[in-house]
Amino acid sequence: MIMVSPIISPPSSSSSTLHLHSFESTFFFSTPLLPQRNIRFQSRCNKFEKHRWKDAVRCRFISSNAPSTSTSNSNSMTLMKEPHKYFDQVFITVRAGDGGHGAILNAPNTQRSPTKQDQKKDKDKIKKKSSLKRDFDGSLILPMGGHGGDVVIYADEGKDTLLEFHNKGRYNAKRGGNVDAMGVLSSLLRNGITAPTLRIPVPVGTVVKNKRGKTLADLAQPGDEVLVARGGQGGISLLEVPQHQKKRMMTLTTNVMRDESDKVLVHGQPGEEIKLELILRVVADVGLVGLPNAGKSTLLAAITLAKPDIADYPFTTLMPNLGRLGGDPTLGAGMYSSEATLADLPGLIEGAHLGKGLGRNFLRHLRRTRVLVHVVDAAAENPINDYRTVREELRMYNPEYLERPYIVVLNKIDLSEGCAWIRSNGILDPCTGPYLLRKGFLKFVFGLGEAARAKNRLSSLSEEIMKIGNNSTASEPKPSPEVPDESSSDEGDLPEKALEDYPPPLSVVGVSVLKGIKIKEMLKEIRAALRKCTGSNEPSSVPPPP
Ligand SMILES: Nc1nc2c(ncn2[C@@H]2O[C@H](COP(=O)(O)OP(=O)(O)OP(=O)(O)O)[C@@H](O)[C@H]2O)c(=O)[nH]1
Repeated sequence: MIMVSPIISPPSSSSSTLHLHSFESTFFFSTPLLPQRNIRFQSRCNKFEKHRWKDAVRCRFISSNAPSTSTSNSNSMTLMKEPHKYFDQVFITVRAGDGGHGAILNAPNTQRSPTKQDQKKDKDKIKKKSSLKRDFDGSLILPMGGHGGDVVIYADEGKDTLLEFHNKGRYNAKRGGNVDAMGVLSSLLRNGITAPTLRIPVPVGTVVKNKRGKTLADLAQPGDEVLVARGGQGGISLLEVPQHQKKRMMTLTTNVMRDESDKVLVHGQPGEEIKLELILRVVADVGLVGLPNAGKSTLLAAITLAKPDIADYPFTTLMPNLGRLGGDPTLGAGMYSSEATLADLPGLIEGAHLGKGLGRNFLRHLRRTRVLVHVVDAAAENPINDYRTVREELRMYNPEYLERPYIVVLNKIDLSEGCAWIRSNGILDPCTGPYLLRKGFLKFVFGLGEAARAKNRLSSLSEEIMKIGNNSTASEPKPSPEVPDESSSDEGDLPEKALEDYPPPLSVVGVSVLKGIKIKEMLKEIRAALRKCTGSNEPSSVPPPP
């Protein structure tokens, strides 16, 4: 714990973003000096008054990991709201380098001089002149300014998010080198140095758009790249010769300066500047969708090595987590071909297609998936309603999502099957169980009844879910998802088909991903769905975007 006595700068200060968390005591701020750590800045003053900003206040810093002493205060107020940083969408400006400048050069004097000494000098000069670079037709080639650096954006597997672009939104390539001339044309003159290309790495799956929303590139594969801004051309060099020599020199080169206005040709061209929108769409074979808290992250952690945040509150997941599904051992040597990538998307809520709960940002990540796994909390009050809500959101955002093969996972059956009741009552505990059994025999019997009822509930849930779908459309699952133009859904092109008109799920499985109940069955269904959507036994990689 560090004791400091800083002068608190007012909230308008540009150097720091400051949140007043509580009226009474806690302030949050982030400062460029300590960018990696959230520092909770706790003042001892009990009341916050505007004029006090000018005063020195004794404060203490505590690490953000340390338990807060005053977080319970509900009377909190945010003085300056930090803008939400979308990890998957950002605007940047890139500028290619300007071209380097050429030079205005004096031609070597080739006129005969009267003295012998001067004649010798002239010979040397002519020799030098003859070593000047010449074109195939014998005309002189004069040095040029260096080309400005281009800007290229490329897909790099090492990058996960676009967050870093929020810290740096402008990228400038270097300018080309000038012709390093002291004024006299000589064979030593070289072109200006060409500036290196500025290469900006972005995560695989990034879509690059220009300011008007036109897609410039979809960097779906590692190493894909796009030239977004061209560097400026270098300026040319001009020969400045006395009037009487002009005619003769013009036979040697076209770059003879005619008048003052020619000087602009010496300047390098400016590099292109462009404002770009970068949008990340995760590249995954399977997308996990569902309401918040349905257990999507737990599912991902159960079947892959991914370690997503799991907590008992909605919106634990704020950015898609990716996990790699191992190969199916039953395929023998071909098991690796059945590997797939799973994306756990943040929970969707009603109105997600309109952007509620950042829904549109999350929904866009489904574009590249081939199979959807719809996770439903079977222990919820109305799982069918929850299921319909998410399906409806998918339909409103992009009806094509509903055409994709999908399976429904009814999660938390450990709760819905009444096990929770039995466990929570200690019946299975070897010490307390017998006592409780004797004491609460009736209660136990009631619990078994509950379990049986819940089991029935599961099968009736499955039936109901299967009914929400038109089997005639399900016979031919689409082999690969088309990636429609984002604008089609953005324009609110609402479909007329109802949920019932879209295919039903390929299967409905009841599982408890937390307790590991029926995980194998679920994996089998996911793999079967992957196979089905490619029409082969070996699920291929993600289809290339159009
Ligand atoms: N009893 C039980 N609890 C579960 C099961 N699966 C998940 N949970 C719990 O449900 C809560 C939410 O789980 P998450 O995996 O974070 O849910 P999520 O759908 O990813 O939630 P968001 O991140 O908000 O979208 C956690 O407390 C889990 O422990 C299950 O099978 N049984």
